[in-house]
Amino acid sequence: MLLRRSVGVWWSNRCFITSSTSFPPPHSHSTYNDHQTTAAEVDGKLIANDIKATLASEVNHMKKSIRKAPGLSVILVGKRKDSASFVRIKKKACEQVGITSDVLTLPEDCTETNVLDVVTELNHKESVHGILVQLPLPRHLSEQKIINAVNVEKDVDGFHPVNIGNLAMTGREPLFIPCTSKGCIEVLHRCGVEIIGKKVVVIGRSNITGLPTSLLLQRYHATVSLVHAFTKNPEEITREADILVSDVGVPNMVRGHWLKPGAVVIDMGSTLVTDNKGSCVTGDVCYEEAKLKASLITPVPGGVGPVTISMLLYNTVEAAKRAYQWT
Ligand SMILES: Nc1nc(=O)c2c([nH]1)NC[C@@H]1CN(c3ccc(C(=O)N[C@@H](CCC(=O)O)C(=O)O)cc3)C=[N+]21
Repeated sequence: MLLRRSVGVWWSNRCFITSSTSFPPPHSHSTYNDHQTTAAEVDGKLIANDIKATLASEVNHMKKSIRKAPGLSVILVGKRKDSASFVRIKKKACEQVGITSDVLTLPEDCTETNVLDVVTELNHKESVHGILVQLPLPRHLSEQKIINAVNVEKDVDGFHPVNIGNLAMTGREPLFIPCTSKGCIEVLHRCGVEIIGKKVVVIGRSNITGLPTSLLLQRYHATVSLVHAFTKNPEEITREADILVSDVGVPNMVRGHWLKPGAVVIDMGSTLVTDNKGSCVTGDVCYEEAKLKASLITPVPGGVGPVTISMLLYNTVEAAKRAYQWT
């Protein structure tokens, strides 16, 4: 049990939450949250390990019963350091659960036809159940054309317009839900956070995170507001949020005074910051300030990121199960 102190809020004291702070917080500050404590921290690695263990046993079972393994192919174009690092993480995670993975690397200056040819080849390959085109792509390539070319049944990122469209529409089921959005819901569920009827503010409206996350939260009956670069006084809106989700890629943008006391904060930002001491991944939320205001918070690294990766593995296993009609 990693929860050392129960703070008696409306998320339950499940073991995916840790809290290392003393009570009251050591640095006296006027921005105490309404429980006069600091926020509990979500242990995303623990959640991810739990999901990976379940998937590993499922994959093992699949191999034994039909002698097939799920397969994921990642297309990486160019040499972006952050993309290369994310792809390495994905490959390692596949190995951990027994998913066969390969990374197809194309040079920065390749043509759109080069990428489309690789996608077409993978669309037809029986052993590949999931295709992931690492984003962002170099500017000369049309992300739209390339994503459209991915077979909807292999679109484990859930970025194909048919999958996003079905996610947006009531009564329809997408084949895949984008991994970060699914990771956000998974964290909320596992920490016992109620979503129905809650005011949720999502900061950022990217096709890969903010937009699908806002759609998915609506499916769970949250009242969702989207805040973006043109929103006037965003902090006035975010201060109303029971649950705040951020994915903009601007380190420390969300300050303590942007939060309602006791809010749940899901930081989906992931920016690689390099200084003379090396590189580190940083979220969108000013953690030191937010932890004095929130009741529950996901850190970066170690929060939603690892859960996102495990959702990619989940989608890949689902794709293989569907392809082989194996349950
Ligand atoms: N086609 C495509 N699909 C994606 O899913 C996709 C993408 N493109 N482009 C970029 C974003 C970003 N993203 C992350 C996934 C995991 C972590 C993650 O595991 N982060 C670790 C730390 C990583 C580290 O230490 O380098 C953590 O937060 O603990 C971060 C970011 C997926 N994305």
